[in-house]
Parts: sequence; C-alpha cells; structure tokens
Amino acid sequence: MGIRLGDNQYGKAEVRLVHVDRDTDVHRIKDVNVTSQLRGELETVHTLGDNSTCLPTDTQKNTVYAKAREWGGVGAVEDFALRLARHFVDEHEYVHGARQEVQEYSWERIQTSSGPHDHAFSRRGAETRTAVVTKTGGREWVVSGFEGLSVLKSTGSEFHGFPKTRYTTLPETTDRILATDVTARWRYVGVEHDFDKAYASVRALCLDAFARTHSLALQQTLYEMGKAVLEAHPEIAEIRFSMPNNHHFLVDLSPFGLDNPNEVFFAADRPYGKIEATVERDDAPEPGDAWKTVPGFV
Ligand SMILES: O=c1[nH]c(=O)c2[nH]c(=O)[nH]c2[nH]1
Repeated sequence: MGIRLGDNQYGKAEVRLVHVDRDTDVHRIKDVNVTSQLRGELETVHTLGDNSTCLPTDTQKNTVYAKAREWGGVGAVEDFALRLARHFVDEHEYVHGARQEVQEYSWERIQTSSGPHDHAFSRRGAETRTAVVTKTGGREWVVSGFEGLSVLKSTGSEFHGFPKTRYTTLPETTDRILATDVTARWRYVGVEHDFDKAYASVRALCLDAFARTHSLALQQTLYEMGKAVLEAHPEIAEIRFSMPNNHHFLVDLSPFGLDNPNEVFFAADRPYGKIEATVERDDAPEPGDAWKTVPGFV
C-alpha cells in the first residue's frame, strides 16, 4: 500500500491590518482581514520535516504588514491580494501558487453637527436597536438602546498619566487609534415619547460626541457621550454604556528597514479593555423595575 501527500496549502489566517492614510489631515482608513496561503514544493516538509522550502506563516504575516507600508496602503482589496500573490510566487522559487483572501470592513466618515469629521469613522449599518419594556401592575418602564455601533478615531486619542507598577509595560501615548463597539441603554422618564425620533437623536449625539471629543481616556469619551444625550433629552433619566477598548497596536516594521509613522496597525480582537459606566441626572426619578430584566452591565 502506497501512501502519499495530496493537495495541500498553508499560511497565516486572519491577519488583521488597519492602514491609516495620513497624507492630509483628512485621514482615510482601510480595515482588512488577510488570509495568505501558499502552495509549492512542500512534499518533504510534510514527509520529512525538511523546512528548507517552507516560508514561515509568520513571514507571510510580516509581509502583509510590510507591503501595506511599502505600497503606501492597501488600495482595492483585489489589487492587494493580486500583488501579494505575485510577490510570494515571484520572489520564492519554491512557491508555485498562492491563495490570498482579503475581507474588508467598511467604515464611513462620521457626519458631525459641524460637517464630516476628519478622522472619526463608524462601521456601516452594523448596529442593532434594542428595547425592553417592563410592566409591573400599573407601572411601566421603557429602556431603549443599541448594540454594536462600531466607531474608530485614527487620531485625537491619548492615554497617559496612569499609575505605573512593576507589572506596567504599557507605553504612554499622545496619539493612538481609539476604537470601540458601543452598547448603550437609556431609561426614559414616562412612556409617551416619539421613540423613533429619540433613537435617531441619541445615536447621532453619541457619534458626534465620540468624534468631537479629543480623548484622554475611553472613559472620558463615554462620559461626554452620555452628557450630550442627557443635555439634549430631558425625557431620558440615565444612559448606560458598555464599550470595549478595541486595541490597535503599531506594527514594528524596523526589522524590514521601514518606518511606521502611525500608519500600519495590528487590530487585536482579544483581550480588549471593557469600559462601562452610567451617566445619570442627579434628579432622575427612581428606576423602579426598569433594569430588573435587562441583561446588563454596571
Ligand atoms: O482609554 C483607556 N482607558 C483605560 O482604562 C485603559 N487601560 C489601558 O491599558 N488602556 C486604556 N485606555
């Protein structure tokens, strides 16, 4: 009985890359997920563990990040995939074929009360609107909200001045990406409201405050969002937020002789910071049973 190796390919899956085009103050961002797979002279890698023709998956990942810098960005995902495939096959004689898959997450510029924002973006149509009504005897409460409103600022975010312990390695920063998926729930005073109108307004106020706040901490941005909502909506007693801090790490391209002036980032999916708070009126009526059945936070 003969045994042989059949079809095979290998590579790095889901290389999360965010490229910020900072050529002008009006930033453009490209957020992609690249899966690189190569085919070629891989027989003896499998049969003998001879790695002399095995371009490491780690190198494939680094290549994706380095090329985003060398090529001045990602461009159309089809072009990026084509160029990567050609690079791997043309540069390495033992690589005969490639499959490069690129998924793109679409962001649109946040429209603020003073026009389109230079460096604040939201993910297209991703959020879910929520409503929880509780009725106990003759009393009724309405808690409205949304989940998964993804927003990102490519600059205008700092984090420093925090306590340092022997376990602190986080560098202080005066320019970082700030990204989160906002979950918000707010409690109305009374139940007779134009809920559609209020929803649209709360959403817009949250986006506006996120975009316009020069952030020193995600907590501060959260508070500004809640404050803007309560100032504009006397019928809302309190608003609660749960916001992950979706970390973006600057990729060190110096081993490849490249600088990285805040352009090429690794978008980590976990772990993430988890920032939660309630912003409330000091004269708000007591919540009664409003939150009793709301799966929740804070
Ligand atoms: O905005 C932030 N708040 C934090 O509490 C925190 N902690 C951390 O490591 N990074 C950040 N960023």
